[in-house]
Amino acid sequence: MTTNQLTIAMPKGRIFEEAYDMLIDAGFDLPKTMDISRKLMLEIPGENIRFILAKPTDVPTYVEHGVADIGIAGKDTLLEQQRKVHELLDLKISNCHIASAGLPQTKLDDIAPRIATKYPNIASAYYREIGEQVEIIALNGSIELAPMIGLADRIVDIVSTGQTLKENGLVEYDYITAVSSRLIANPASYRMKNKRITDLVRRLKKCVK
Ligand SMILES: Nc1ncnc2c1ncn2[C@@H]1O[C@H](COP(=O)(O)OP(=O)(O)OP(=O)(O)O)[C@@H](O)[C@H]1O
Ligand SMILES: O=P(O)(O)OC[C@H]1O[C@H](OP(=O)(O)OP(=O)(O)O)[C@H](O)[C@@H]1O
Repeated sequence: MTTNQLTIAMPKGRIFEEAYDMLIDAGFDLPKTMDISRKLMLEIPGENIRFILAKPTDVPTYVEHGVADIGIAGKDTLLEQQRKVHELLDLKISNCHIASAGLPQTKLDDIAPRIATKYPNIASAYYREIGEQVEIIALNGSIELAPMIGLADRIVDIVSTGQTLKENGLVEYDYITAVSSRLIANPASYRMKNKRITDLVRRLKKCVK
């Protein structure tokens, strides 16, 4: 590995496609099979760049620890994890928002209403801010099930098209915050590889729609 090589943590999953298209737009010569290959580390000849393909929620961990110089992560993940990384650019991809939702025409229980979420920190901060004392129930997925089966009064989750809420008979109550994917950097890498990183930001900035 050459010292000036940039390691980029790229999220697998739903951000991947839009992030890949943006990098191609910015002139990076990436292999067409990058998404279907099972390879988790990829060198890009000619660019002195190495990609690591990570689970989206792990991207800030790689960047904070400096094993990746930069990475792409959802603002939801960044707000939830509060890692020590620099946020360099809003890529304006994978746009969605975080909201509270529940069964229609239901009020929050008076005593410690239960909130199911994969974002315990964001949910706690939100309910603290609006002065509601709640019990947070942490789940890892299929959050919309929780009000349907009586596990929680509300969920705090991502809403994009609203289809998942609709198909499960839930309605949105509060819009909590907007979410899009961000380019993040390790603070030491940002200092040591500043020219390379600012050059990459400049190239990507031109492709933000
Ligand atoms: N329905 C959605 N529409 C648009 N963007 C979304 C949606 N759901 C999540 N996102 C954004 O995409 C990011 C990655 O989500 P994705 O579902 O690929 O990974 P994940 O949450 O780690 O799930 P998994 O456990 O399935 O890998 C989220 O952090 C968020 O910023
Ligand atoms: O408003 P929509 O366009 O319907 O998108 C919202 C859904 O997408 C995400 O779920 P995901 O597909 O990642 O599944 P999981 O979190 O339940 O595993 C999110 O947690 C919502 O359930």
